[in-house]
Amino acid sequence: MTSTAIDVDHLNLKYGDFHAVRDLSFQVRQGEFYALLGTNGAGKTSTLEILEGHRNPTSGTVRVLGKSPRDRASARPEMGIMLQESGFSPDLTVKESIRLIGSLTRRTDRLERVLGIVDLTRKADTKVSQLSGGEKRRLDFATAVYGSPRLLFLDEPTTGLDIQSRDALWDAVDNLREDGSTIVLTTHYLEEAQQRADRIGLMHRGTFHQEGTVSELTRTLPAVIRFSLPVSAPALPLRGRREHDGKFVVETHRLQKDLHLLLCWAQDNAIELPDLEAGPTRLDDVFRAIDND
Ligand SMILES: Nc1ncnc2c1ncn2[C@@H]1O[C@H](COP(=O)(O)OP(=O)(O)OP(=O)(O)O)[C@@H](O)[C@H]1O
Repeated sequence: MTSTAIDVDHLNLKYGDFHAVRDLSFQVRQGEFYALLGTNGAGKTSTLEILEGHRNPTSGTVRVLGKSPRDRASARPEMGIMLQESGFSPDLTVKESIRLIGSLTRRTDRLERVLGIVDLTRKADTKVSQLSGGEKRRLDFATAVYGSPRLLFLDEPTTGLDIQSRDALWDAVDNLREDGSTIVLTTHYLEEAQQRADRIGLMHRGTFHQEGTVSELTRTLPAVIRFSLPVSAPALPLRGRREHDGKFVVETHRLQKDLHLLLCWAQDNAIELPDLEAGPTRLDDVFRAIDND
């Protein structure tokens, strides 16, 4: 068995004259949680569509679990795919739709188990047309987890889901990971990727702007300390700037040291910092640093 789940080598995709994916190469290891992130129009969905076997590349090679994704008969049963929008027929019930997933993917599972994972047991006999937006999204997730596939593609999986549904979705993903499944996620909710991804491929204009672990991506940017200060406060021991909401912001590459300095200063001057926040650089800041010219 290969230890590489996905191997993308010099991938290019053109829509007519428009070069949507440019010379993209990357690998995803088996069992890895890989997040393909990027700016709008960066080429994430186009890349996913090629990996899922829905689209042919213009050039380059793609292997998924050691196979060509275009070889649908052998590749499809091992891939769980949650698209941005599914094509469930509005006239089918939830139960009928989930059964259909079984025949389309040629995986087997128990209906009750899948209904339980996506919390649609009470809606089993409801027609798809009568589901709410979040319930439809949970039914989409059923297509990905049905039969516990070795590889899961999740395209914006939590859009429109309430917090309980999001937690339940990530619990189900965690269970699959514990069993060794590989996860490929695209999302614009960067904190979800920051919390979970082993590695991130950050796309911009058809190619990687950066690739690496969260700490590799955020390493060059400063951490941030935020707090409010009473106007009467004595001079700060740190260089900072006041923001429009009145908060002070300190950017630092020495988070622990500067935080210690600030807390000692507050203690010595009997100053309360009730809304103090301190944390490492967030992926949001990495995105903001992308040159959009
Ligand atoms: N069928 C198509 N024909 C022509 N151009 C297309 C087609 N599909 C996508 N594109 C263009 O290719 C580029 C990449 O699109 P893609 O959907 O892959 O981006 P994305 O990274 O998923 O973006 P988003 O975050 O906005 O969903 C975009 O500029 C888009 O306009």
